[in-house]
Amino acid sequence: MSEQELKALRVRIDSLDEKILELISDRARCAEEVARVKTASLAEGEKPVFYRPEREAAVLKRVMERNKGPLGNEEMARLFREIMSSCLALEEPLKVAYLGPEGTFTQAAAMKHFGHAVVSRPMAAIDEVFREVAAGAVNFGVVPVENSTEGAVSHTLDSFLEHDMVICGEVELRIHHHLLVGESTKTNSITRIYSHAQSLAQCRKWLDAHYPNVERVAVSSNAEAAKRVKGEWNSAAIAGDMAANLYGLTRLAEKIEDRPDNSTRFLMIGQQEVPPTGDDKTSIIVSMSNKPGALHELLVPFHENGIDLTRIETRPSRSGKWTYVFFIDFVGHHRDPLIKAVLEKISQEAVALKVLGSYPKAVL
Ligand SMILES: C=C(O[C@@H]1C=C(C(=O)O)C=C[C@H]1O)C(=O)O
Repeated sequence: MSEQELKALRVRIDSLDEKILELISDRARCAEEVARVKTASLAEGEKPVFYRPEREAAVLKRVMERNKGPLGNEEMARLFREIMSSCLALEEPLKVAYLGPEGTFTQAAAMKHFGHAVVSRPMAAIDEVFREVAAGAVNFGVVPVENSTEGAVSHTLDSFLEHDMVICGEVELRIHHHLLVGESTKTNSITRIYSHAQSLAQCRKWLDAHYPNVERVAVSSNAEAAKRVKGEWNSAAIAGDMAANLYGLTRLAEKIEDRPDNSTRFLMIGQQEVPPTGDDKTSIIVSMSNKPGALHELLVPFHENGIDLTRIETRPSRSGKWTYVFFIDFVGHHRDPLIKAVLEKISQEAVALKVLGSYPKAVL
């Protein structure tokens, strides 16, 4: 009886799959048409813009709003994320540079945001991601900007001071770290643990409790740490799932981050401004003159207009000793009339103000 039932269900699934296949192909043909229409309506010398982050955010939100289960909203949106990624690749395969090597959380963030149908290029340092985008060698770059346990990624903030870049998206990733060993590791003779400095810091309490006397060696990335461990009998690495799988390492201990909600926020950087979606964030850099009350003056217009600040970070300005710049994120788009007025007010008081970009709030 149950054999019969199973058979019938499989016939039904096969027929549904055929329909899904047809529908996805229809959708892909629409994307090809979009490319044709966009290309046909160009003025001379103008380049077509195929990737539209504001439209993608709207598509994903619509999917989540209409989803009635049994699949969860995030799961359903993830599937549509991949369909869109493949459709866009028919128009134009996006090239994306990320902080590498392969297997980093930044690569996972890039895939979460753009889907898998992109050409992704690992870079050795954050600054190189910025330079690759500035040189036009890739369409977008992905860099980490802040971690919920360890705070700002200062290399990224400093790179914004040196390059003219537009932020066109954000994505958040839950970060789970594992203690990883290779086949030849003698697990009771570990004398060295490799990881990125940020990850060592995110697991500090766990390391103090379990490996108090073991040397902690900071390397350029978690993936690099995983790579090193492969042939060493006395070392371990702290890294995530992607690196563990890529380098075939064993998890000696799982989820060793000190805070269970440990998350990192990543930014997509490019050269394309993103129009408003109605649910956006804006990032700016402001430098104020070094006088009492400067920060207060800067914050008052936000407060008076009820604008929600989501982050404020201070960095040395690099143009004078003990002078600072403020990195500020807030809710809204720089083209909204209210935000426009606030930015005008601030620029009257500021030494310099630069809008780094307005972009849709992370959907996934
Ligand atoms: C189809 C378009 O181009 C791209 C593909 C999209 C999709 O597959 O839904 C959405 C936005 C763009 O990145 C479009 O502009 O609508």
